[in-house]
Amino acid sequence: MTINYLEDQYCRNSLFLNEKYFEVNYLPDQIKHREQELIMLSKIFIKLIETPFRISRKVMIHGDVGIGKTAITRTFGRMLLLSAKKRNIKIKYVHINCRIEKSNFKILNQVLRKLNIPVPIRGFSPQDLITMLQDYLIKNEIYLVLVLDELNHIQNFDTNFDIIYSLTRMNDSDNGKNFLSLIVIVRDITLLRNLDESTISTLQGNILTLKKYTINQIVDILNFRIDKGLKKGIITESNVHLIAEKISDSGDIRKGLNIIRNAVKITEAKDKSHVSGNELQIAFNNLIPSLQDDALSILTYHMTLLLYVITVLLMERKEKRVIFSEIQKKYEEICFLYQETPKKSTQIWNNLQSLKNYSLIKIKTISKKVKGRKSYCSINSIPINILNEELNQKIRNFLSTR
Ligand SMILES: Nc1ncnc2c1ncn2[C@@H]1O[C@H](COP(=O)(O)OP(=O)(O)OP(=O)(O)O)[C@@H](O)[C@H]1O
Repeated sequence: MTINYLEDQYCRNSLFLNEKYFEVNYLPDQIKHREQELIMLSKIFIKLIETPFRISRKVMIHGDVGIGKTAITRTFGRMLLLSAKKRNIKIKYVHINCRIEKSNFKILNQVLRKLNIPVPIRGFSPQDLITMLQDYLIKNEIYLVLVLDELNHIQNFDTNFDIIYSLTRMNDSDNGKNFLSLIVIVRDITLLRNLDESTISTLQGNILTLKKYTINQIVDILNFRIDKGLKKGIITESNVHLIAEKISDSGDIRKGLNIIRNAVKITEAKDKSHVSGNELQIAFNNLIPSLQDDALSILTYHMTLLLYVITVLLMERKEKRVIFSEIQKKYEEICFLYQETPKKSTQIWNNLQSLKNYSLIKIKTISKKVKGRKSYCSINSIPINILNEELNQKIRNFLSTR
């Protein structure tokens, strides 16, 4: 019987106190070195608390990858909700990632879901969904602060439905009240050039530009996670400084977190007790582009299982690709092991397509006249063992919260 790699990993003695502190989706209670930006957001939105339903704000936040755009917005969302709750003001905060919900319809659908508004499956246009949203907010006297993160990933900017324009129009209701404020987050403003000019000028009213962190600030931010997530003495201060220097060009904190996590995993795999320059160098060389970009965090549980199964099969067989039927068989075995109902063939195939769309796997279909079509999956340019470890950890996280 095949080794149960999950159980094998589970029994190891970890150098982590809790690996969740290195997950990029983890939102620390303390956002360091972004006080000015948080003060600015508070100044822009204070009227929502002082004179509820009177105003609508549109804000654009932009800056390079991994420098805290999402983190400060979510943190500000927390503050806003706390202040609103204290004064019994009905404000809701909804954060949508447009890299995941790529179309106008999907974005609006997700907004409705997050507000627990029953969503029709099909037959409705984005404008219909906006009307539903508007009706709901007016009827329930709820103010919505909507964040569209990674806005430039919307696929159909150039169609005749401008989601930003339509959302901001929502405030033109008969009773003169406002029900929506919008925060959009982009890396690069020029990517928005397909938007309607008046929409761009609306958004440009309040622009918050995030600067890169200095080396000392990066050290500080990384140390905060290290204190929470690692046992004492696993990584030295000078090594943290080294990481900060290496990533200071981009200022991407996510990269720093990934390097630390990978270096610790490599150290664990070598049964060593602290990270040396050697492990750090390997971790640096192994930085996986897709993982840097946090592609794994958007996977559903079953997509994660599926990708994990592919890594296991590729590692077991030492082959470059694996056929669909074998993936399905192994996936069903793993589901059985974790008392999970496996998805049907069509859904498995759809999940594989999503993995392909996220650039995590490649799929090659070969048509053979006699035996029919065969599809092969491969994982290129990623150290599979590291990916396998990442997925393993994610599955354990899923299992522990079930
Ligand atoms: N000032 C900070 N204090 C603590 N953690 C931070 C800070 N800035 C960034 N981080 C952490 O770095 C990681 C990346 O940050 P975040 O996702 O906010 O970046 P981003 O600018 O939105 O990136 P992207 O453009 O890729 O969406 C997250 O784990 C976040 O918690």
